[in-house]
Amino acid sequence: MHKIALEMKFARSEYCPSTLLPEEKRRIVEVVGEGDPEPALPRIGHSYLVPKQCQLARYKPDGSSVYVRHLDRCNLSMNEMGVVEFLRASDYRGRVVTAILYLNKSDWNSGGELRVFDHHEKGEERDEKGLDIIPTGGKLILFDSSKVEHQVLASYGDDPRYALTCWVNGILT
Ligand SMILES: O=C(O)CCC(=O)C(=O)O
Ligand SMILES: [Fe+2]
Repeated sequence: MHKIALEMKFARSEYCPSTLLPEEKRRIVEVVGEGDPEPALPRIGHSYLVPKQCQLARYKPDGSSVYVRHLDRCNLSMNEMGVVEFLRASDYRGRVVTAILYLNKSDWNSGGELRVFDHHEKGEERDEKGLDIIPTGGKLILFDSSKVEHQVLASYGDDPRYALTCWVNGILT
């Protein structure tokens, strides 16, 4: 298990998540950490951009809201996608780290698991089993946006499932 921390360069008062920040204010100055081996991403000693915006998602608890298996970062080339789709996906190309904070009850037990799959290189066998993570309120999940395929399973019960997601973009150093 790796321990990492992201340290902000700018003063807290300057940070307003609801506005679009100029690039220099979005810079996270340092990634510090410990562990052996060093995590592939985020890399210790490198700087990243904090997100321009977050996504608050609400999934209906009637079993109808799911998110199919996907990667958050689009790795396909223009040839593979076609020009139109390639341009449409430009926002997704810079994503480096996905951070999800669940805003559900702390004793959430109503499905809606995040299923994460082991990374596989092209041509290697895909992980079809995955690992299910219960979206308990207060839980923070961080993963490599370009490598970790994931999906959201259906949830059931009285309360909707809430997830706040931020994507950290692009290596600066
Ligand atoms: O809500 C979750 O657990 C994951 C959502 C997700 O995969 C996404 O918004 O890209
Ligand atoms: Fe995702």
